[in-house]
Amino acid sequence: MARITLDSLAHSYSAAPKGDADWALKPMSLTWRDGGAYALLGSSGCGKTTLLNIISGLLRPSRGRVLFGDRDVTDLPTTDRNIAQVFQFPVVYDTMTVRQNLAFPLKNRGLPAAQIAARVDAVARMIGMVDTLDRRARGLTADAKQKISLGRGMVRQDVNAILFDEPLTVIDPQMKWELRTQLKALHREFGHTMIYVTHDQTEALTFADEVVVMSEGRVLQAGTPQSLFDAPAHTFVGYFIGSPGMNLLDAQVQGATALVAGTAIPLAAPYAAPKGRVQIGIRPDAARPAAEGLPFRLLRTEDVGHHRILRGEIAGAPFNMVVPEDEPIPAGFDRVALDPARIGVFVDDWRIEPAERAA
Ligand SMILES: Nc1ncnc2c1ncn2[C@@H]1O[C@H](COP(=O)(O)OP(=O)(O)OP(=O)(O)O)[C@@H](O)[C@H]1O
Repeated sequence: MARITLDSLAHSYSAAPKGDADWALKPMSLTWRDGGAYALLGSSGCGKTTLLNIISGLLRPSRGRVLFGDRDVTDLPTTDRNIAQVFQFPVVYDTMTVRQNLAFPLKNRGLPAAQIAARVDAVARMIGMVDTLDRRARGLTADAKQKISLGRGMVRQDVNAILFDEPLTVIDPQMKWELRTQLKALHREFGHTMIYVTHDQTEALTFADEVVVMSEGRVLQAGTPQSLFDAPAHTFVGYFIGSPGMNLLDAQVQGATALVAGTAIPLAAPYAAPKGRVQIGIRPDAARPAAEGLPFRLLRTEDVGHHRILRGEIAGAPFNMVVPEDEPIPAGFDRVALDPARIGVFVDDWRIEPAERAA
């Protein structure tokens, strides 16, 4: 296993990149600790696969370096990087049994038979395939085959890292939850450095200790699921993480007050007069129907079990609230109060700190 460092990495598929748009990856530097579980999260086309291919060695970055531990591997081919990969679709040998499939990477490394048997048993247990070990892969469901791929990815203990590229795409929705939980357990038990690419926030947030949120080739924020939720660094992160995402309202901020469509909202701390497009951001669970506050127009209520989502508008912008099911909602309410402690201030989409903290 290894610590992975991405040092001033950037990539363009064009031989002579001109503008920003020609860079599939804009300059980024990240360090991933040995044994950590990381997710690369972002919508289609944001550069996740490009980054994964640079780490695995399928692609040489236009700029920057990749280090495994202290070793510069930027020019090493995939085969010399000692990594395991699990792809979107199962890669299994149909004519082999499940046991033979799982044992394959270990046999290739010439491990003693007893060691292989013990390791295959441990992995089969973790992926819940002990009873099917002697069945041929042919004829198994896509779910089962992908479980074999996951198992194969994890069977070797000596890899520098395991890379997962949207590994649950073919998995039945019910089984997804089970496999996600298993992957987390596998990480805890085996302690590999794992990098998991997905566009699904639930997968990223449940799997990873740290999530790297990407948009348009840029890393917007890397942090724990909690920090992305509590203090998104960018409006995209606020909106992308959470369901529904963070509410964003255009505002003027003066000291410890935000003015939204003519209504003054108290903030928890003063801000130094920000310049640019100023927005306040607040999570749907930090706003409540109230007698005083911002004028709100309710459009519809969705009952989703243990809470309700009130969908509406403030000053023409969409605004959602999440209210626990046991909390009464006043009939005909038309105002919303915001928890000052949970309001973030964003300038040109980036979060800014209050003046006293920034000083
Ligand atoms: N071989 C290539 N040649 C030219 N452009 C490419 C190539 N591969 C990807 N791109 C471009 O690079 C950008 C990032 O693509 P990438 O596949 O890394 O994104 P992604 O986040 O993995 O998306 P998806 O989830 O759809 O795979 C996109 O604009 C894409 O069109």
